[in-house]
Amino acid sequence: MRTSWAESADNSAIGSGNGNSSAYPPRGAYVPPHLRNRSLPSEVPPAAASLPVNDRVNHGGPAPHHGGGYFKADQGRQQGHGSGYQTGGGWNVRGAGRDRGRREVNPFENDEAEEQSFSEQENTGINFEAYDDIPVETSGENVPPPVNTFAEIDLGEALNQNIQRCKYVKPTPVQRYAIPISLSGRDLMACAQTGSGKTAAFCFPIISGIMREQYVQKPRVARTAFPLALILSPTRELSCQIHDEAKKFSYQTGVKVVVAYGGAPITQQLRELERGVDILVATPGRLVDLLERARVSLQMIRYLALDEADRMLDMGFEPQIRKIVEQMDMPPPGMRQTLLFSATFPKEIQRLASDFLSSYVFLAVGRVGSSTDLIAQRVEYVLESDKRSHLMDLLHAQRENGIHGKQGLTLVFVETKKGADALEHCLCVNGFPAASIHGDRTQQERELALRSFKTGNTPILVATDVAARGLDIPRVAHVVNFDLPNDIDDYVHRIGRTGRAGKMGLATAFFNESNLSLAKPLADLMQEANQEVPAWLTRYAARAIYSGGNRNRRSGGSRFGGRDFRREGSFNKSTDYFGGGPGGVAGGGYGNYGGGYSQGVTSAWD
Ligand SMILES: Nc1ncnc2c1ncn2[C@@H]1O[C@H](COP(=O)(O)OP(=O)(O)OP(=O)(O)O)[C@@H](O)[C@H]1O
Repeated sequence: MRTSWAESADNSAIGSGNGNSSAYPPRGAYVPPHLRNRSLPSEVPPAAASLPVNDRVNHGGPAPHHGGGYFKADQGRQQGHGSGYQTGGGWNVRGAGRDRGRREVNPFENDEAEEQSFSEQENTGINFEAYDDIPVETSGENVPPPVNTFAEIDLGEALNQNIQRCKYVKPTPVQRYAIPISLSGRDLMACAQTGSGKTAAFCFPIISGIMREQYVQKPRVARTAFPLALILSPTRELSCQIHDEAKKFSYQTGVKVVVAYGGAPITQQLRELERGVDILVATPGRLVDLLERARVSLQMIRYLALDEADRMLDMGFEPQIRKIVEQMDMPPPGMRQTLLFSATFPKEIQRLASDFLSSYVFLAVGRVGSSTDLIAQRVEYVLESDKRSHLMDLLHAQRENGIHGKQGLTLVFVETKKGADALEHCLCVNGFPAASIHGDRTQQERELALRSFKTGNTPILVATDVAARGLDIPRVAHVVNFDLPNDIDDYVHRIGRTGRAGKMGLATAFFNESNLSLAKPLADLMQEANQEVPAWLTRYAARAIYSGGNRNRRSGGSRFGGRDFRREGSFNKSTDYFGGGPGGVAGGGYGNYGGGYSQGVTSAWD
């Protein structure tokens, strides 16, 4: 039963006196607010620490074609771009037998079982009407017009069927704009809010484009794979998730998707690559390894997509990305199509990214870099020493009332790996079944924790920023920022783990004096998202400005809508982007981005 964890929390609190003649629970045991200062009943269930262990995770330790033909003939649209390399239309369900006769596993099989198991508690309906009034901005030359329905775009029969299997009835706003732009062959830098369907927005055009290739002559080099598309993401879990999604979208299209990421045995991944690959989804570290072993060549790449592109180009990853994109055998911009996606796009990162792009379209959907209105944001003043008991009070109240009336999953963000371990332990001994995920865990432990969380076995996940970006876990109802991040964009991505795909979510942040630098951007962000800003936070925000404590820069400058940096008057004056000029990097300069990686340091995420 999915509610058992919360019940056990209650029971354990009462039961913490079991076997103890004292009327008071042992020191450190959690007591819910309504039971504090009360004698405990004599008949008590087993203590939290002796809960069955199965309630916990035990951590022992050449530019593509696209000249036309993508839109159905009756649309009569003019697509201005994409001369050259035209394949002449016509659909090609590729490569029967490419995978040496292996039967393709139906990637939709698990979905139905999963949906059924949660249907009693959750309305899984998607409310994309929530996005109807969303502001959209595009810039660049000859931007292709958006579509309103999937039917308007000729993505190919097999892909259309998969869209139906995914139960996508209509495109989300980012998909309405990004798909036609990508299908017309243009490079794209797209900013759209968390949970708004960016994965499909870059996968559909790539799969559709590869399906259109009638015949691609790949070089024959023994044991070297020649993917046509490369999708890079910053974390292993996100790469796996993109791989799972892309496999659904490409089911029975003949397009072969393979994933390669660190921490997992490379032999299995090599075997998969040898069987053939069209789309390679990878984390940068493992990809560099494969390139250096000459087991992958990027010579045939027609599509390059960077998910969480701002993270991929920050100080932690940039050297690796430059190596992959500029120093290996990948075709240069203009000879490949490059698609960059994120919910946040600081100007200095936009500037870096422009090195990888050719005549690109900038797309901003929603108040980008902002949170969605679907997330109710609360911020509470909590002293460092009170954080644990305050969190347990919240979790306890959640058991009583649910979140928006439902029992959901809770994701708790902390700043350090040690902090994650300690908090997980504390929650577990107090009867709140929790798992944790961070960079010091083995990959197996990371995957186990995530699975246990997704299935509701351990409905609380304590995480570092390794889980902040991209992860799509539909039943996350509450995100708690136990420790606030130093960077407001990290906050945006963290709270974006809830309130996805049109559903409501709740985000609670614990704020105290150590978060002063976040006061102003947090207050601004909440105001933008029509959230109630507590008076005390406004005062802290004013104090932060006065004392120069606000080192946070905002995505896109003075307003929350992501803004094409090419439109700023200071375009081409690099000092404006690196020097912390007005509206640019506020005080912190470029080195302030990305949570303190220093140049050349490999991110621990991969
Ligand atoms: N057209 C659609 N109709 C219904 N559901 C959709 C549609 N497109 C995407 N979704 C669903 O919306 C959810 C969020 O999508 P996705 O993970 O791509 O968001 P995202 O914008 O990449 O978020 P993030 O910024 O956090 O990475 C997924 O569960 C996805 O299956």
